[in-house]
Amino acid sequence: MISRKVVGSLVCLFVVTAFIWITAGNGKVHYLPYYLPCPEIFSMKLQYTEEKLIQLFPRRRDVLTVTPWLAPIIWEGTFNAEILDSAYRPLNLTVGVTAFAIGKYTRFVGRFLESAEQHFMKGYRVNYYIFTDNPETIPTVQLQPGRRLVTVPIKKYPSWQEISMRRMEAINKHIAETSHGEVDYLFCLDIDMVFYNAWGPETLGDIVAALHPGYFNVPRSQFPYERRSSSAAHIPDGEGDFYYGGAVFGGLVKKVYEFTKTCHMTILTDKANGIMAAWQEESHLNRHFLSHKPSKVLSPEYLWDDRKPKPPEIHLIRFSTVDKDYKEIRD
Ligand SMILES: CC(=O)N[C@H]1[C@@H](OP(=O)(O)OP(=O)(O)OC[C@H]2O[C@@H](n3ccc(=O)[nH]c3=O)[C@H](O)[C@@H]2O)O[C@H](CO)[C@H](O)[C@@H]1O
Ligand SMILES: [Mn+2]
Repeated sequence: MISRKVVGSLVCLFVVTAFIWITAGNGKVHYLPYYLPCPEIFSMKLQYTEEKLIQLFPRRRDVLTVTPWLAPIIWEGTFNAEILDSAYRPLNLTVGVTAFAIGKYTRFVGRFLESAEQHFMKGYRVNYYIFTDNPETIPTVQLQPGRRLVTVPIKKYPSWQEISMRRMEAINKHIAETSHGEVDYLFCLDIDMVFYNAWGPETLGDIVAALHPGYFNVPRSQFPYERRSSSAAHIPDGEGDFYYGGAVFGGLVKKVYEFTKTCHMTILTDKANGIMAAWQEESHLNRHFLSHKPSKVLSPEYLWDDRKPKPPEIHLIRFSTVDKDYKEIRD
C-alpha cells in the first residue's frame, strides 16, 4: 500500500513541475515573436542557387585574382561595374592623371586624351595634368563636363632615361604644390598609350600598381629587376612578388605623394653613387613595391602593348602602348 503521504507528495511534485513547464514553455512560445522586429525571416528559405551566386560575384579561375597579401588583382570578370559605380558615383570624386609629353612625345597627346575621354573614368570628374616642355603643341581636345586639362610647363632633360626618371620628382612636387588640393586619386601614366576599353572605379585603391605585359606569365627568375647590390633598386635573386610596369601607378593622392618621394630619393641615391638602375624608375618602383605592397594590382589589361599578340587570359585590352620607332623618337 502506498501511503497517502507519498501519493500527496507525488501529486504535488507533478502539479509544480507542470506549472513550471507550462509557464516557462508557454513563455517561450508566447513571447519570442514579440521581441523580434521581423519574425517572418525564420520562415524564409535561402533563394540563391550556386549558379546565381556566381553571377553576383564573378570569378576567374584561369588567372591569379588575389595576391598573397590579399590585394585584389583586377581582371575582366572579377568585378561588377554597376555595383562599383553605384558605390563610387555618390562620392563625387575627382581623379587626376599625370602624363609627360617632352620633346617628340608631344605627338601622342591627342590620341591619349581623345581615347581617355571615351574610356577613362567615364562620368567622373577628371583633371589631366600634361607635363610638357612645349605647351603650344598641346592640342585642344573637347572634354566632357566636369573634366579639365592643365598644362604643366617643365624643362627637358637631355636623355630619355633622365626624362623618364625625373617624372617621380616632378609628380611629387606637383602634388605638394597643387594637385593634393584638387584630386582625390591620382594615376601616373605613360603618354605613348591609348585607351581601348573602360577604365573605371575598379582601379581605385590606396596605392595601385600594374602587372607589366611582358612578365605576367613568366617565372620570377626572369624578371628584369635591378640585380646589382650597389643600386638602391636592388632585388636579390629569389625575391620579388611580381614585375610591375613603370607606365601605370596610382592611388590616393597622399599615398602617391609618399610613393614618388621615396622613388625619387632612391633614384638620387643611385645618381650620387654613379649608377643608373636597369629600367630606370621602373626598377625603383619595383623595389619600393616589394617592401610596401600595393593595395590593389591591375592586370595587364590595364597596361598592354599593341605589339604583343593577345593571349587567352586577356579578355579586354583597356590601355595599351602604341608602336613607336624608339630610335627616331628618343633621338
Ligand atoms: C610599359 C612600361 O612599363 N613602360 C616603361 C618602360 O619603357 P617605355 O618604352 O614605355 O618608355 P617611354 O619611351 O614610353 O618613356 C616613358 C615616358 O616618359 C615620357 N618621355 C620619355 C622620353 C621622352 O623623350 N619624352 C617623354 O615625354 C613619356 O611620357 C613616356 O611615355 O621603361 C621606362 C623606363 O625605362 C618607363 O618605366 C616606362 O614607363
Ligand atoms: Mn611608354
